[in-house]
Amino acid sequence: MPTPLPPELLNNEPEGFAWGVWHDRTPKLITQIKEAVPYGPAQRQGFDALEEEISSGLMQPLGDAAPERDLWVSWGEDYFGKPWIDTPFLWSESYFFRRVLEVTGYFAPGPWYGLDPFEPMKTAELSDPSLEPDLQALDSLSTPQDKLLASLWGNRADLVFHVGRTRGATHPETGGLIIDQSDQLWSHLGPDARVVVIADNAGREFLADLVLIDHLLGHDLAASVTLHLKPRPYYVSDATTADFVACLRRLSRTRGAAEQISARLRRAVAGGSLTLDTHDFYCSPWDYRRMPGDLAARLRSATITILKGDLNYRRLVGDRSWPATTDFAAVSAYFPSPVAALRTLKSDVVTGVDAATEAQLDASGLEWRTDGTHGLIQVAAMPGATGDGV
Ligand SMILES: O=P(O)(O)OC[C@@]1(O)O[C@H](CO)[C@@H](O)[C@@H]1O
Repeated sequence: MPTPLPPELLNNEPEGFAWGVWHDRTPKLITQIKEAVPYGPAQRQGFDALEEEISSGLMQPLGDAAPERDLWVSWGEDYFGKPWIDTPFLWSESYFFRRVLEVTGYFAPGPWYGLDPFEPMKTAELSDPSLEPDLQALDSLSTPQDKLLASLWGNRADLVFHVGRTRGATHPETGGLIIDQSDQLWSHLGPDARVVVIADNAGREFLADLVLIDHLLGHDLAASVTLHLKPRPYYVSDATTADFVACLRRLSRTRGAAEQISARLRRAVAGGSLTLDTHDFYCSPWDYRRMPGDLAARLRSATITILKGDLNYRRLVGDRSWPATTDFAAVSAYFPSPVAALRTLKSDVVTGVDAATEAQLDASGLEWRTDGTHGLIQVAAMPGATGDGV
């Protein structure tokens, strides 16, 4: 019996997480892009118009010449002409990032074609001197569980999360792993396992993911790993193929374990045990219940799919007002393969929390669902139905 779906999370709840994203983070992000990339007047005016549309106008469709305009028009027929604040959080944020690419000229033939507007921020993270000691510490990061946890907590470091925040403003010591089903994850791994990793952020998080992937391939925990990346820039720091290349380069610049991992991963790609994949659906505004059949077919052959990060979690369970005690395995049962979510909590949605833990966290006074100090490893091992298609 499928679990009935509660309402989608909208942007218009002043107490909700999305409210702060639109009122605080988004204007700061637009300013940050304008400062980081030397765009000309047309793009700057485009950003100003987008900011005004979001704060006080009505949601507009893509421009006439935009690729996939008709698709977005059909996807957004319930939302265009409404204030952004009255639309679903997941849908509107995805559309926002699509609009950012339109403003910058990412899709238009010409000098700005294909330029990642978030590249300066991603590069700054990889060039941050504080990364060097962390990469040197890989020499002593030995246990598989250490690497799994590094990949999980790496998700705390995404760049969207840092827009409008001071680094270090949270207190990790007051957070922790509220659900740990890592035993179930490990039990799916072995010499014959075909592992899919649906990546999240570039930078620190992705470096940690690559360390984990190297471990799986090198220790008979996976026969193959397929790394699913975003087809284009998205949610500021989401990893694309260019970011994969940049991260391998960054690893290779630190002597010791880091450069060895980089070399092994290059060999794995060359030899075919590590492959890259992508799909347009990853930049669509839908949760994974609307996954198209061709993507579902690719995932169905996985022994397990590891889903990284907060956004992938929202798309897995649905960006909906689930009670925190909702059964995670039941709501994820539709997914085409067994699935493991490695996620730092950075938005309102959470499932699978027992009632006592929820009460304790609520009583702590912390913004535990959204402040990035708490994490979870959840596994749903019931392969479910096929994708229905967008
Ligand atoms: O997927 P990620 O990188 O872990 O998180 C993405 C995220 O930071 O972006 C949104 C805010 O813009 C939130 O939903 C979520 O916290």
